[in-house]
Amino acid sequence: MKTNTASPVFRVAVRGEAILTNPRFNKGMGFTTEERKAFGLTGRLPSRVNTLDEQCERAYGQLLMRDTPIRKNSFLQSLKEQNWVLYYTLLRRHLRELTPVIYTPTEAEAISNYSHLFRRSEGLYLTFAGQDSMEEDFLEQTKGKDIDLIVCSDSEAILGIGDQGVGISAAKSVLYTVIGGINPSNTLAVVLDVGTNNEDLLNDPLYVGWPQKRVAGSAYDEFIDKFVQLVRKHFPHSLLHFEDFGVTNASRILKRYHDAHAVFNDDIQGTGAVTLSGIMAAIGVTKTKLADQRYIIYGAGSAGVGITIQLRDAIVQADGVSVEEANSKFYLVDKYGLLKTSLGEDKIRETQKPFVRTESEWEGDSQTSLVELIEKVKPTVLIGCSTHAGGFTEDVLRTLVKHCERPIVFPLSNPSRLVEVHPTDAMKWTDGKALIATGSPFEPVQLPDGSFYEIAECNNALIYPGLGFGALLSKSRLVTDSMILAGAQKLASLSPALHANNPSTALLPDFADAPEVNLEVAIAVAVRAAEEGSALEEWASSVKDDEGKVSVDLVRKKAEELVWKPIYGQYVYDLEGEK
Ligand SMILES: NC(=O)C1=CN([C@@H]2O[C@H](COP(=O)(O)OP(=O)(O)OC[C@H]3O[C@@H](n4cnc5c(N)ncnc54)[C@H](O)[C@@H]3O)[C@@H](O)[C@H]2O)C=CC1
Ligand SMILES: CC(=O)C(=O)O
Ligand SMILES: [Mg+2]
Repeated sequence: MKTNTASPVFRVAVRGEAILTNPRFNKGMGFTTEERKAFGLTGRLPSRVNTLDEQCERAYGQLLMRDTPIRKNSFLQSLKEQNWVLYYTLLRRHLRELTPVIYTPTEAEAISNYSHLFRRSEGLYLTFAGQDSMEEDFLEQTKGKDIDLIVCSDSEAILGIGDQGVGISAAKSVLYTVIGGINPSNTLAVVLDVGTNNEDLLNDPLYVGWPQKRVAGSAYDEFIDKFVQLVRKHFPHSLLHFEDFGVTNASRILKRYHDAHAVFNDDIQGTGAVTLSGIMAAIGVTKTKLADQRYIIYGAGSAGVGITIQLRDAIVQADGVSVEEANSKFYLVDKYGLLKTSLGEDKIRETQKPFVRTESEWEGDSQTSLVELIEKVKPTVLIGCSTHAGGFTEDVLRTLVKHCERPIVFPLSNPSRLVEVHPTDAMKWTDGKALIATGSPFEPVQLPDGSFYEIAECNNALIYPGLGFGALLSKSRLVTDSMILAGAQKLASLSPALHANNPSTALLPDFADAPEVNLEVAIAVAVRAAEEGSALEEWASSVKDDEGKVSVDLVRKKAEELVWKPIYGQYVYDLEGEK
């Protein structure tokens, strides 16, 4: 990664039409008179020179002319294709307002209409049918680039909307830049197109992906492995981020490469980390311990099991209980109901096994409903990642609050329309007692006393950019569980609810503060990496003080130097420069 100084000079080898159509270098009306001369642009632009502020004002005005979120999303997509500095500056200045436009919930709509909204390709598309030329295609796209971060998806389980064939990697990659401070030139979004089982897409003549049924089994594994090995061969120090893979593949792939390369599965590990932070904040409010809770996880897929494992490990670490005892605090519910031994092997996934309840505990019970389960277990925490919109009914919430003074309720399914319970209803049905966080953004909820309760957005995007930046900063060869835990603990420590003297404050920081928060997360991750030996040795030595201890100040300094900021700088035309 290249660092930025306050007013950098860039040597650029692209000129004329080519620089105007290259979003990395294009400044549009921001090119100075001298630059216009040097780069052959004088006649290609109207005469005025605009500042970045003026360009932002114009772009924001144009954005506001779009009257629906999806039109705004399309506008921003175009802007990204034109001018990165302007695009990222605009996002940064209106982060709270625009995150829901470029991410959940609007991005779900954009992805489900990907083929119809498609205007221009971005990133790398690797298709199962074209795998013979995979290395060639990969090198063609990455030639001369210094790739630090690769975000890939096979699009089987996009947000809560299922198999979409193609999509998501680019949106997740953008957040690494706008929130995590990773230089977009050093990132690569990859679509791993192995087909789709979505009949609507297969029957759509405009579908842009490979119009075949999804490849599965060993052919699928070999395709993924071919890709991962290419990444390892050509970018051995990169971070490889997996997003929205199907539930049976996600954990298998993570396990396969976890100890070989810096890999990260966002739905499993990112969601686990942000949810742990949210729960730590909530128990800070209720003044209890992680080990004191009884947890119902509704929807035991990638996110549900990822959350469970992260919470379980934190209980073991923080409260000193055994793994078995910590496991026993979790009740996982999936589409067949509570996970218990009588369900039979075929209905229980490998990852769910440690949390399956024994038959003796449930003797005589046929499959219990969620309400019956709550009656019996008296949980203090109810987490939803089921994609079952409205799964937390009035009955569910009223039963929950009967047995718990301040129930912790996290309906995390995305996009907004799939939320297990709308926060307004959750508050109404718990008489204003619930501590709530959701997966997509929601407006504050008015409480019976007239005050407003801020709904925290418990979305992995609040933490993965910082986790990734911390791993890259420390040049770690692996992303370890303890690095992730350090990031989650840092995020929890920044919870507004723990600092404000106001019980109605959100459990997690606002997305408007996500860049600052993620910088702190990144520092915590890099410090842990240096302490535990995951960081590159040379880098770890460079952040140690005279006594050989890792210095947070030195790590902070390095982090601040590395953060990419959307600024134009001055361009000098140079044939040997960047292109
Ligand atoms: N807030 C956040 O940061 C995140 C939220 N999510 C959301 O969580 C949801 C699930 O995502 P993944 O875990 O990746 O998908 P997944 O497909 O791996 O898991 C979903 C699980 O829910 C189960 N399920 C389906 N219907 C159910 C029902 N009626 N009752 C109980 N369980 C049911 C499925 O069998 C599956 O095991 C999605 O809506 C996704 O957007 C996922 C990742 C991060
Ligand atoms: C947030 C996210 O990763 C998901 O909903 O899949
Ligand atoms: Mg996801």
